[in-house]
Formats: sequence, C-alpha cells, structure tokens
Amino acid sequence: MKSYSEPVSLPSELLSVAEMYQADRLAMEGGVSGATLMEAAGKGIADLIIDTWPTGRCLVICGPGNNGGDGYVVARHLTEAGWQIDLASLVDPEVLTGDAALMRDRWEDDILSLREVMLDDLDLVVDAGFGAGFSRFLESDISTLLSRVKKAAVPVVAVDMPSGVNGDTGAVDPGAIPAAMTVTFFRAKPGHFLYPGRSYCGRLQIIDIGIDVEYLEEIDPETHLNGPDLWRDDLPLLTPEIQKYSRGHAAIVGGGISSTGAARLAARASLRAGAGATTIVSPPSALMIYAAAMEAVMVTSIGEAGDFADWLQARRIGTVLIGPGNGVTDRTREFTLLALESAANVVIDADALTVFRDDPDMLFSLIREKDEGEVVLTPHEAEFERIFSLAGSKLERARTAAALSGAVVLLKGADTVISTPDGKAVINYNAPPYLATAGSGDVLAGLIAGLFSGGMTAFSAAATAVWIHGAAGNMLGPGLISEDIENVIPEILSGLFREL
Ligand SMILES: NC(=O)C1=CN([C@@H]2O[C@H](COP(=O)(O)OP(=O)(O)OC[C@H]3O[C@@H](n4cnc5c(N)ncnc54)[C@H](OP(=O)(O)O)[C@@H]3O)[C@@H](O)[C@H]2O)[C@@H](O)CC1
Ligand SMILES: Nc1ncnc2c1ncn2[C@@H]1O[C@H](COP(=O)(O)OP(=O)(O)O)[C@@H](O)[C@H]1O
Ligand SMILES: [K+]
Repeated sequence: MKSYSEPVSLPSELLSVAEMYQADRLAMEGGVSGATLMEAAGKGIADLIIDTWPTGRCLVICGPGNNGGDGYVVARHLTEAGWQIDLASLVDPEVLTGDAALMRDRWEDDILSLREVMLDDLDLVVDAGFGAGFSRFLESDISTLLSRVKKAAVPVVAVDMPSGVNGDTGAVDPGAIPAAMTVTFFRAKPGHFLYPGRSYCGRLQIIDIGIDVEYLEEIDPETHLNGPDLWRDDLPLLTPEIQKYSRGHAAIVGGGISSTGAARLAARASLRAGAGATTIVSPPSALMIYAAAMEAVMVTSIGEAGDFADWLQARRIGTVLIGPGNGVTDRTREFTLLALESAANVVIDADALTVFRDDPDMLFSLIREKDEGEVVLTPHEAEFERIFSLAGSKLERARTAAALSGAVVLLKGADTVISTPDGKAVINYNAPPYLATAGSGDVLAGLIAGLFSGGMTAFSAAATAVWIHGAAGNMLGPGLISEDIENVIPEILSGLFREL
C-alpha cells in the first residue's frame, strides 16, 4: 500500500471575484499601485514559465481588461529572457484603458489581430484573454482561436483563470480550453476548485504579487478550501479519564433485511472515527443479520417509533445517523422526526432525505426548531435536487440550502461543498474518483457520526470526515471498495494527531 501524501498544500482562503477586487483596492489604498501589482503579476508568471519550459516560441493572447494587461507584462519579460513572442489582441488595442493601456504602451513589439495569428511551431500559449472579469459568453472569433490552439496541442498557461471559466462558480463557456497551468494571484478563487472549472485549470499556482496577507482579516473570506488547518484543533482528544460512553454513543438507524450493508459500513466507520460506542437500530425482522455481522458495533431491535424516542433518551445517544439503506418508508420518516426532536445531533442521509421530497419544509422547520444538537444533511446531487431544487453554482446551492434548512449541508461529489446556515463554506479538493463506488457515501455518513459523537461541531465533523474520506481514497487508489475505507482510517487519524 502506498502511504498517503497530502495533495499540495495551498492557502485555505478562497476569494470570490468581488473579494479579489477588494484585496486589490486595499492594496492600492495601502500605497501599492495597480501598475505595480500588474508588473508583479506578469513578472511572476514569466518567471514560472521560464522555470518550467525551455526557452522557445510563445503566443500571448491579450484581452480587453487587466487580464490582458498582465499578458503584455508576461510578453515583455519572456522577450527579455530570450523567448520569441507573438502577441495577439482579442480587441482593438486602442480600447484598453488604465493599467492595461500602460502595459500595452510598454510593449514595444507588434500586436497581431486574431486573423494574423499563426500557430505553427509554437511551444507555449499564454492565455491572458479574460480572468476575473469574464462575464457573458466568449464571442465566436475568440472561441475559434481557442479551438485552433487546442487543436495545435500546445501547452497553455492561463493567467488567473482560463478564459471563459467563471471565477466564482466554476462554470465554463463552451469555447474555453484547458490549460496545462493556471497562475493566480494572492489567493485562489472558488472557480479553480469547483467543477467543471477545476478540470480546465491544470496545475494551479498561486503567486504573491505584493498584496499584504493582513488584508484577509478585513476581507474575512466566506469560502475556504477544506484541509486540516481548519479543524485540526477541534479533533476529539482522548484523556485518561474517558470511558467509552463519554467518548460519545452514536446510533445508526439500519434498514430492513435486504439492505443491511449500508448501516453496517456506516457503523464501523463511526467507531473508527472515534465514537466510543456505536449501536445499529435494527427493525426486528433484520436483527439476526446485524447481530451475526457485527462485533464491536452493538445492535438493538426497535420496531415502534415511540420506543425509539425512549431508547435515544435512555441510552443518552449523542448522535443519530439515519438514512443509509433505510428505505423511503414511514418508519424512516417517523424515526427522522423523532431523532430531530431528541437532544442528539443528527446526520440525515440518503433515504431519510428522499422521504421528505413532498414536504421538505416540514423537515426544515423541525431542524430550525431543534433546541439541542446540530444537524448535518448529506445529499448527493439527486437527493439534493429532490428536497431543494435550487439553481446556481454548487457553492451557491449548498449555501442557500443551509440557510433554508438551518442545517449544515454537505453536497457530495468530486468537489464536495459544505456550508453552514450563515454561509461559511468549504470546498473539498482531495477526493479521488475511486470514491465513486457503492457504499462510499455510507462510510462518509458514518465518519461524520463518529466525529460528531466525539464532540466536534457539525461543520468541523462534516469537513473532517470528507477530508479523511478523500485521504482514504488516495491511499487505497484503484480497486478501492467501500469496505476498505475503514482500514486506513487509523493511519490517517494518526497522521492528523501527530500534527497536533
Ligand atoms: N489583485 C487583483 O485582482 C489583480 C488582478 N489582475 C488581473 O486583472 C484581472 C481582472 O481584470 P478585469 O477586471 O479588467 O477583468 P478581465 O478578466 O481582464 O476582463 C475584463 C474585460 O473583459 C470584458 N469582457 C468580459 N467578458 C467578456 C466577454 N464574454 N466577451 C467580451 N468581453 C468581455 C469586460 O468588458 P465588460 O464586461 O466590462 O463590458 C472588460 O473589458 C485578473 O483576472 C488578473 O489577471 C492583475 O493585473 C494584478 C492584480
Ligand atoms: N468522481 C468523484 N470523485 C471524488 N469523489 C466522489 C466522486 N463521485 C462520488 N464521490 C464521493 O463518493 C461518495 C458517494 O456517496 P453516495 O453518492 O452517497 O454513494 P452511496 O450511496 O453508494 O454510498 C461521496 O462522498 C462522494 O463525494
Ligand atoms: K486568462
């Protein structure tokens, strides 16, 4: 087994386009001119190119705004370093204003029109067409040029964002083409990590252009990249006085006789993640199956909803996970409502989400009225659509859903987004596609329940679980099945605790 190495570690703050302009403004108010920032941006990109590719011939495509301005600076520095540069403008260069016009004037060589661009014998293309200011759609002459670049199979370095990728949403214009490397400034943007944008960025590099990190305090970014720095200090620490129940007792509601696997996967993950005790609540008909299959996980049989409420209280259950393999049934619905009425934290997944498709407001009002305990909803896209049906980017949808429901919402996928009701959100980026396998969501839900039981907040438990899940995916790699995930959790946790 290869040992796990964390994907490249990046600063956790992600700036929306508006927050990036705010950073720009703060820097200028602090005495760093826009032209100085643009010079630093262009020089930084040129230096990276010089470090990465042998000197050769490069086409620099410049747009109408400051992204284009950066392109003129890159072109100048590459020329000085001995590169042969063709520079093409997407617009009449005379329309440029401000710092971009200044950089155009500092460029002493030819400016080609789109019609004049030749793509033969190129070693590199710098895409300085549109960055943070991209809106609307790519005009057809621009798309045509980009598609010619793609066909020529020349590596592309994108300035800030590949042209046509939206920095806030990760939405991609049909004319956009993928970059080999994207170089952004100060901090990354959500669009670098939300799909499909993420797959157009290639290797992401973040460079310092002289914006003071202290401005982040004033900007107070709403979105972060998920990673241990956000929640490492909240991990449940063990002390000599603890006993199993003080580490937290999680209840996993199990499904009927033909679908017991989901709860079993979740229950074992819950124990691995640190719940001191985990009990599967089985319908009476399936008790024998659960009892025969589980060792450390306990099993209890509860048929009536009323008995479930009494049991939660009597056993002082700290966290309930409901939904995996439960079936879209009255039992699932009633047990979910009772879990929400109890003092426990509740993780609502899979069928326990779908069962509210006809009256999600009822679910949301119970969540909002809950006195004690927090709630996490863990839908995949289809489950999300059933109960929220919202438009917008994944980030916007998760935020709105959290605000609407009053729960922490974890919207799954390759770019899982987790949001609190007040809009604090993380985007996860360490999850490999090996995790797209039956049962892996059940394991994730169990991890959340285990961390929640250990005393983490809903948001930290969800973010930690998703990250551990991704780390497990990377460690196991090809051939991963959901049963494997729990086996690597001790090693991942040990790594996290070593860093404390
Ligand atoms: N700290 C920082 O932030 C720093 C940022 N820097 C750089 O600034 C970049 C942001 O610059 P920016 O605001 O000028 O935006 P940019 O991406 O050049 O596009 C704006 C122009 O494109 C036009 N336009 C838009 N969509 C269009 C379309 N579909 N089709 C046609 N036109 C379209 C738009 O027109 P409008 O929408 O206003 O009509 C406007 O004219 C950023 O990505 C980074 O590279 C660095 O210099 C250093 C410091
Ligand atoms: N392409 C992908 N890349 C990374 N992670 C993925 C991908 N597809 C799915 N996942 C993750 O795998 C898990 C699947 O969960 P879910 O859809 O509930 O499946 P199941 O119900 O079979 O357990 C989620 O954590 C999801 O984020
Ligand atoms: K660009």
